[in-house]
Amino acid sequence: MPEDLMQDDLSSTEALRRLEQDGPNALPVSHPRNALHLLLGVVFEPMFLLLVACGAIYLLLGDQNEALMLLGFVFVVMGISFVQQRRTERSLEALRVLSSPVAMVMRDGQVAKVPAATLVCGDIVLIAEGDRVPADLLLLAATNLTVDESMLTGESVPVAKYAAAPDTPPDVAPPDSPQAAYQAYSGTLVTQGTARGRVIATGPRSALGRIGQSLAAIGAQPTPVQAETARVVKLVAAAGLALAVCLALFYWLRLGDWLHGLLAGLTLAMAILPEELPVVLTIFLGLGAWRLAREKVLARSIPAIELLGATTVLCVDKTGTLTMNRMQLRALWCDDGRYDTVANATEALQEELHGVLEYAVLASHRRAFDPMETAIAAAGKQLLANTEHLHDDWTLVDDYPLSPEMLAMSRVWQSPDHSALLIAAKGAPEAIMDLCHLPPQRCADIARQVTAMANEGLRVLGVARAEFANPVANPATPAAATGLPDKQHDFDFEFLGLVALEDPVRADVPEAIAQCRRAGMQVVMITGDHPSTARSIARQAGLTADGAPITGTELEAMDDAALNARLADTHIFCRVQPAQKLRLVQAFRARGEVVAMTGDGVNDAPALKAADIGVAMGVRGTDVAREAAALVLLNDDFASLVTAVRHGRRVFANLRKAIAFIVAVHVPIVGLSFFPVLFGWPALLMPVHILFLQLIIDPACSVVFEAEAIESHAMTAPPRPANARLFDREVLVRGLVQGSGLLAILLAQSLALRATGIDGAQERALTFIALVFSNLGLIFANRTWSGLSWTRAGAVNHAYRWSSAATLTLLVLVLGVPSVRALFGFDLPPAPLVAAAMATALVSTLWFEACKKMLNRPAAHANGQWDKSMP
Ligand SMILES: Nc1ncnc2c1ncn2[C@@H]1O[C@H](COP(=O)(O)OP(=O)(O)OP(=O)(O)O)[C@@H](O)[C@H]1O
Ligand SMILES: [Cu+]
Repeated sequence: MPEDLMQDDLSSTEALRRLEQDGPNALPVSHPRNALHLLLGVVFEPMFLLLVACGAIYLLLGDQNEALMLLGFVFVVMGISFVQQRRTERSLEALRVLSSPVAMVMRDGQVAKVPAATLVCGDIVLIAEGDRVPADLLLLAATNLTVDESMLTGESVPVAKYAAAPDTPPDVAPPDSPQAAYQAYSGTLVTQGTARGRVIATGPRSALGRIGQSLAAIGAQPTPVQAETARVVKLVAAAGLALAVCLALFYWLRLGDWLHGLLAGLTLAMAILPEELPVVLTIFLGLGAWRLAREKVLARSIPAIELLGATTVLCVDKTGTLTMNRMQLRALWCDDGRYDTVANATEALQEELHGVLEYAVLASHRRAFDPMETAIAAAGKQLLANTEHLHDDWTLVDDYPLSPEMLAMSRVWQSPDHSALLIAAKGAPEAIMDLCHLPPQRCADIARQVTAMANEGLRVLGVARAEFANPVANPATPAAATGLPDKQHDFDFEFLGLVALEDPVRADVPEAIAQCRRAGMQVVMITGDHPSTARSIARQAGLTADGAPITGTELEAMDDAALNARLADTHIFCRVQPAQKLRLVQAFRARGEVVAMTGDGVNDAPALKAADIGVAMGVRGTDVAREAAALVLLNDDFASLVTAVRHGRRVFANLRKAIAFIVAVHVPIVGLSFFPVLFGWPALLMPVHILFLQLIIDPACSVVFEAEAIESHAMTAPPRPANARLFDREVLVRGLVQGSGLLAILLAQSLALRATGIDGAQERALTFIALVFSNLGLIFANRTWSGLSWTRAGAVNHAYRWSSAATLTLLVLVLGVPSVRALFGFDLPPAPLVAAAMATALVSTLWFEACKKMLNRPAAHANGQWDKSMP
């Protein structure tokens, strides 16, 4: 391949053509669950088993119509399971697409961010620390590149990679061959440095694809709440079964008819089985994730949505999360003067400060990645224009990257008219002073200046220069320079001055932090920056600034007990190394806090994994951070994190309302299938009614709660305890009290009707009508627990209108279509009695509202969702 071709990027039309020819750059995923799986899943559902048993008994009794109808419901159960699974799979798929890797690619002469799946052979891609390599690459340029290839080779020590010679053939070499040093393999992890490479293999043809391994994707593991629900369903089902057996025995012993007894027992079991719960739960969590995505928060793990509402501590980065990460040079300082880009904007930069800016630019990357370096380069271009201090013709010989131990970086240059190499360094002022071996007095002077600038919220960097006699002294082949020392300390640095950069606080951060404070959450800022800068930014953001900051060095010296004692009133951790974040997360968790932690770098991954809720940044964040996180903030903004917490609280509170509703609804269903048998009345509820209620009406109704807006006081109350249960006493009591009242009212209606000598089919229809209307009232009442529902202003819930309309339509169908009416065992009652049944429903709605007054003991659930009297 000729060299110019090696450097050329593709046009987007050519890329599209190749994509069609070669297929996407992705590994084939295992097939989604097939129909047989689905069928097997349904067959073991208890509701299905009950249906089949009932159907069999109807057949034995000779009621073929009933048996056929139940068979119809078998299809409904299967249909619901199917739709639900498809929906879950589709939403997971959507999340997968959103969280799928992206690549920086050169197309049409520009750098663009594209889904990694659309890469084709010949594309030129850029990779940097923290990225997963998106395809097999032949490296065209590499700076300090090291790659972790453990997933290919099992070897966990990162390997160094170098740019290939221009005429290297574009063939994929095996990872253990010598040529591998010039290639980066798909799926491996860049642990350091940056590089540019040409794609030489994609998808199944990559080294990773050939060994047939696929990257771990999001799994559909059950969430804690789902697990709890499954437990409750099982428990209730067992209890129901026991009760059903008792009822069947009772029937048999009293009436001697064991088949009808069995049928009554099965009907009761069906009534008790909380079939709606799992359906409702799936819908709530799935829609919760979808709503979060609309707020630009991607939930990579569904349990995180539940836990969010319980978050007590938010540990956030300063740069980019609280601030905009849009740096601007604000000031330059040296012993002989200071220049302020705002105050002195109309003046030229003083001669004394030219060197400071010149070397700050030289100490930065030419194609800067880091916003600080971009800002320095921009300032250089502006303030040093038409001077001899910009050196586009110099050649980079080597560089010394930043490390956690040495917060400074140096770049070694060869100038065409200078035989010695010139070294430019910039970094944290302490680090630069250290490199310059300055006398204590001078250090103190500089430190005073640093503090003064940092107190204005500026990030301050020191700048230094050094010379190094080039042992080769041949400017034509600078890369041949050898004999450079191993570490920056061995240069003879001369201190030049300071540059100060401004990174404004995001506009919505102060309000978001105030919200956190009202919601009883502690916000902790963790930064690699100087203490004074950190404190000043904290003040601007409205973070509690009292309580001294803890620095990384102090943290290192503290034992766990000492740290624990300081955690409650420390809001700022500064000059912290990413590796120390893990210790902070663990320390907070050991105090029983529920910790959300933001991070973006490779080194943040362990802390993100250890946090209750790891939060990665979608824009700045590396692939590694994203893979370790439970949430991804697609716009990097702290305010979205607070929004996510609000959603978490809303989802949990609404789930509890829905559960109380479901508990309440079950009481009359159970009672109406139980008492008539006991009293020797004709059956009021038959299996078909129960199925109709449980499979269609109640789930449709529960969705109303999902759409319910957050209660106004939910973000002014403290977080719920982390071990708070969804099914606690408050929810159960609320449901049972409301439901028992409803049952009593319905039984009373039945008694009254029987007194008029009405026929059984009409009585059944009227009971059903009253029950369905009462369900609508029950929902209406449970939308809020903290006051009368009709005083809940502005909460026009579309879902309520829709589900009411749908429910009423179904009711009209059941009553209106003669064949369906017959199947349901109904006779059309006279209109005045229908009106009476609706009045009964109104009475029960009043009862539900009255329950609130009774159950709302003062302060017992201050935040409308949480009963603090519970352990
Ligand atoms: N490109 C760079 N050149 C020189 N010094 C740097 C550079 N990047 C960072 N530093 C120095 O290292 C310090 C810590 O940087 P680090 O990247 O850990 O902070 P950060 O993560 O950007 O900040 P935050 O923790 O607030 O997000 C900076 O305050 C600065 O002094
Ligand atoms: Cu100058």
